[in-house]
Amino acid sequence: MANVDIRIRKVEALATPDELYTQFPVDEATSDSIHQTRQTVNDIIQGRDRRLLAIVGPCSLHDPVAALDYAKKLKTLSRDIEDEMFVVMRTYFEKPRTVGGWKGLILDPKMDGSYDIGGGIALARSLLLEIVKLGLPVGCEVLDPIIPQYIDELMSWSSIGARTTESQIHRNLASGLSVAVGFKNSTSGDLVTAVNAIKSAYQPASFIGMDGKGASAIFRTTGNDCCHLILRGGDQSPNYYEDDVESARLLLEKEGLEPAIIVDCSHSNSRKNYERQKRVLRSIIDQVCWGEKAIRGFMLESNLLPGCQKIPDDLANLKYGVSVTDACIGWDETQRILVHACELLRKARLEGGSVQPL
Ligand SMILES: O=C[C@H](O)[C@H](O)COP(=O)(O)O
Ligand SMILES: C=C(OP(=O)(O)O)C(=O)O
Repeated sequence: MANVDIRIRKVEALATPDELYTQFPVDEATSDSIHQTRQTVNDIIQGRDRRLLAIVGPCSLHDPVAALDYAKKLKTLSRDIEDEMFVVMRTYFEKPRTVGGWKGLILDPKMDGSYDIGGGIALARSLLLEIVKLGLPVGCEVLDPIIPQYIDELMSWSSIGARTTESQIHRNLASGLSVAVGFKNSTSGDLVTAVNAIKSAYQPASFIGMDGKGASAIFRTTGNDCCHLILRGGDQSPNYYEDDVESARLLLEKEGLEPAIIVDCSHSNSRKNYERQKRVLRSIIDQVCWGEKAIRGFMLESNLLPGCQKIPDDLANLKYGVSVTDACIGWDETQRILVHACELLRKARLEGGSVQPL
């Protein structure tokens, strides 16, 4: 075996998905509630529920206490706006980096480069469980193809990021995920990769993975009919404007796909300036009020407090409730703009279904 694994420094044992299921089991009531919230998400994506899917939460979760604190506030708010929006908390544990940086709580829960993945995966599952037990559905980006085995059961929505939408591995994975999957347009702004991804994930696939007992296995999927497009803007410009949404809708329709679009208010749509997220949201709400039926929801990067912080060498200096990845809007702003957006939607509905453009 002299020529094997020459660049592998060490191989360590990791708990199997089944072991974590036993350690952090989902009770029947929670499981029923997840079944229900998944169905609601699917109904919105497929146009059977007219409400907007609001995927709202931190860019990444790094502090379970702050995450739960945030989740409780979001749950309360979600009840006040449920007539117009169905809220799913953004619970992102895996961060795809442009070059390098902290890769999220699952890979590096101690945020010190020690990569205690066993601890991270257990922490993510237990935190997700606490959040869903509040009755708040959660959505994650799926990056590593094995990780869904540990947490898929708890999610109500998921996304494939701009950097991985073109990857066959991720398209195959999406074809077998239990939830609706949003594919982001590429970082360059290209939509075709995401549209191809939706078509690809619709098909059944076969691939190699790891089963609940940790054994290599062949997975054969049914295909996923709840995939959709996420407009996140591109290197050159945002793509949330009316003409962009219309072009995206026409492209989906031309391909015979459900015209289901989620607009990401952050990333290149906000030109990475968190303060601009509210103008993206305002534009989306206007478009919906003017009758654009393809917009099925939006994503908002929001945290307890606004902005972001670098991970300090001494973690005792971490500020509570502030993002360690992309800058987010704070809770007060989140609450204000979501409540206002709902008021606008209600008003438009009262005035006759939808407001007509000038
Ligand atoms: O959403 C988070 C980031 O935009 C994404 O992970 C890329 O981050 P980076 O460009 O800072 O690496
Ligand atoms: C990484 C993300 O987005 P994107 O893939 O659009 O860059 C994200 O939403 O956290």
